[in-house]
Amino acid sequence: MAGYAVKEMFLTLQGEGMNAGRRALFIRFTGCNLWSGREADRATADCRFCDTDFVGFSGDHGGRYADAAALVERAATMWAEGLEDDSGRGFVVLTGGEPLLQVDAALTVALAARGFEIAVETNGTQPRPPGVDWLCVSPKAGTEVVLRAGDELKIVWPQPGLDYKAMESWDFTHHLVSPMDGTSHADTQTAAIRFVIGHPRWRLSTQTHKTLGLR
Ligand SMILES: C[S@@+](CC[C@H](N)C(=O)[O-])C[C@H]1O[C@@H](n2cnc3c(N)ncnc32)[C@H](O)[C@@H]1O
Ligand SMILES: Nc1nc2[nH]cc(C(=O)O)c2c(=O)[nH]1
Ligand code: SF4
Ligand SMILES: [Mg+2]
Repeated sequence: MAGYAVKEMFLTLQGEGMNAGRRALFIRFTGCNLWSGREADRATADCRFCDTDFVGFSGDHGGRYADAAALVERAATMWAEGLEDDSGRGFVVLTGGEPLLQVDAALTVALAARGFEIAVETNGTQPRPPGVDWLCVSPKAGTEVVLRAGDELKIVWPQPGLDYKAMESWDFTHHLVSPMDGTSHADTQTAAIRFVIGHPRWRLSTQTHKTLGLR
């Protein structure tokens, strides 16, 4: 279907990764290729630990945007809210769901023309569209990752069957380990810290928005 299916849009601080702490406008796209988003399907999905509702259009500013111009218009308006210094560029994070099922050159060109720096959070199973400034790939065990180069590789830990050793030869600038949220978060934090202690090329990345009470 034409246009872009968006679950929600919100202004917050990037909570994760090397850009953590930056003012960021999030666009969360509807849908993912590794899980339907229905709880009934979680146990049999290719990705079973997702912390996100990406189904439908029900969130703030969710909906079907007819074209890139309409989506970027909304993004620019939202970015301007509360801005006291407009001398810098906007920073947009495209996530989901799986954003690379929908993000295309029309959208990145339109965002760049409005001055946005473009970051993407992806599971790495889809090709990279042109015009992305910052690529974060978060591989899921048992899936075919085609995006083996980028800015940050962020593994959710622990993930049985994830071949992180092979990933160390991929072409990423930063290697991050993020404790899996869900039941027994204390245990996954401990496991992630232990992983970093044993593997110095990896760095701990926590979901700071959750502890700060941000979206
Ligand atoms: C909801 S996903 C959307 C983008 C894309 N589908 C992906 O998986 O990278 C955004 C980020 O949250 C991470 N994530 C999802 N569920 C998580 C969980 N339970 N604990 C920690 N990180 C999680 C993903 O690995 C990814 O880095
Ligand atoms: N604040 C905040 N930072 C984030 N970084 C990655 C997120 C995501 O869900 O992709 C996310 C999110 O949902 N909120
Ligand atoms: S790939 Fe990303 S959006 Fe899809 S189910 Fe997994 S964590 Fe959620
Ligand atoms: Mg999130």
